[in-house]
Amino acid sequence: MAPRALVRRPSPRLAEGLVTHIERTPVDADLAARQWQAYVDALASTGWTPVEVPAIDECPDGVFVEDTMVVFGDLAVIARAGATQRRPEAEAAEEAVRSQGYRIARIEEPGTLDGGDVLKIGTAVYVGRGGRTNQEGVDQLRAHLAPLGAEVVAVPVQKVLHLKSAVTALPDGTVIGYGPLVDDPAAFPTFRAVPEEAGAHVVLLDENRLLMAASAPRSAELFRELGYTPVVVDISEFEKLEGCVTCLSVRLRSVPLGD
Ligand SMILES: NC(=O)NCCC[C@H](N)C(=O)O
Repeated sequence: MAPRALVRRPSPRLAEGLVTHIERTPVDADLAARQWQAYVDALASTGWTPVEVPAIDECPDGVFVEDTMVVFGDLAVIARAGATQRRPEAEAAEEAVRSQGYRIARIEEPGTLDGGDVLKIGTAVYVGRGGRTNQEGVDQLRAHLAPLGAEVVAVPVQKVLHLKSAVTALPDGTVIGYGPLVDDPAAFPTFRAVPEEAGAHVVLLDENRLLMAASAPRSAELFRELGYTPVVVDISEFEKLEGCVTCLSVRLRSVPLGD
């Protein structure tokens, strides 16, 4: 079966989305809608079947659907958002992933966890603790994923919103990040610095192609030199709300590969 990707159309209230570590700047909702469509088209044109979670117009951050869950093997662990105003986003996302055939588990109170804090590299699952995800959330995720062979490792996140705002990984497992924003590069077995903040964010489309933001051209060049093919999308309006390429979808792969 072709891999699928859950996506969620932006709310008309997108501009009211949360900002924590950056200054708020005006968001162009029409441009955001076009950028979102181009993002979905990029997934579709690289072999992914987009599956839309029904939009949640009353939640400005609903488009950042990655935060609603962690998928590992045949299990979807539904998150309990660290920001209370984002908690209503989970319900329809759970329905959508269930209807794709996944088993469901949930992070329960007092645990909090955002999907953006979870970086999977094979069976290693790094979880950023400190911002939106607490220790209880990490422990619950560990309990859910351990039977599937995952090793859950907590790593500190203080400088940015989510772990995956700071680091993601290349198909060979190399962790990439923008040095000034990574709390502890030594937390990972390998670490390679990229020259731009947005260069730290890649979605693995397959073993060769990396979906990444147009705002990181020098990092794209670095990835080309390493033999990868960047697929570039402009997500400027989502970046104004601390979003990045990973957070706009939940990738449903038949075999856990990474993010
Ligand atoms: N996984 C992600 O990087 N999500 C981005 C969420 C941005 C949203 N404005 C928030 O603060 O929750």
